Amino acid sequence: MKSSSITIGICQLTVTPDKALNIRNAERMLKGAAKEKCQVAILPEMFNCPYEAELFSRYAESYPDGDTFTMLSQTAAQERMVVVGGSIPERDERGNIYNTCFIFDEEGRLLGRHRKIHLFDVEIAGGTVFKESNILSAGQDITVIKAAGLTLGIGICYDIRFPELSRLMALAGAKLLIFPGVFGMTTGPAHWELLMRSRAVDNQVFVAGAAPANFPEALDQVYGHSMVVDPWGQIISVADDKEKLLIAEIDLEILNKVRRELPLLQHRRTDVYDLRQKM
Ligand SMILES: NC(=O)CC(=O)C(=O)O
Repeated sequence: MKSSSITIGICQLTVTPDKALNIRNAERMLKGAAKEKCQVAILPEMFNCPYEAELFSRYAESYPDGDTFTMLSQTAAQERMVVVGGSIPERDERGNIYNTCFIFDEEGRLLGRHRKIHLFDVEIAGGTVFKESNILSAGQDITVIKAAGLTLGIGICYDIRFPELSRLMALAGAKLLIFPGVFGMTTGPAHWELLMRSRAVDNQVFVAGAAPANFPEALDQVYGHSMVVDPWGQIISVADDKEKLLIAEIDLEILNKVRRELPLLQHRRTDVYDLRQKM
């Protein structure tokens, strides 16, 4: 492997109503990623809990107590690998619940935490109806962290639809944007790939989307299709909707080449973008 590159693994796993089973399943797949020599392993959104708003409270944990945190931290330390813990319902000291990604370093220490900023409140005729804000509180912070020799930007699912967030993470130095997400069968086929590739091309960064696997008996069918996109917008690795460990190489030489040849970020006209000038 080149010195400019790292290997990442996305654990596209099945999420069931059994929390203990989900945690064991996540641990098994993280260990699989370590065997494949991944330096960073990524889990999907709500990997310990079915993606149903009314269940979030029952499955929630308060950091640092809880079986999910313990497994994430111990596995990161045992395998000496960065673990991007998808997301779980997190309860804070005031009882608010967030959709939160916890990230652990190779020693099992908490590196960072991203609380989903944009809550998924939609009503699509004949399709998805969801109101996260009935249960969840929104995060207030942008999450950019250094891990495994790389700067990572973390968003959760619906956060990918807001280009401003990805742009700010890229301007803060993120070279790989990671989005754990659960897209369903309404928006998944229409938008999942489009959004991953758009954010990659907009910002000339790698983008990794980590989704749960589908299974035929699930009440709500999910789209799956975890993928990794390079800064040119090419899909370098993609799953179907089955359980899978998806491996990809993140080579910063590719990012540097794209930015050298097509210096998009340098060509921004921030002097023109300020609407107040024209009002
Ligand atoms: N689940 C989400 O947060 C977002 C989603 O499914 C979509 O944007 O579509």
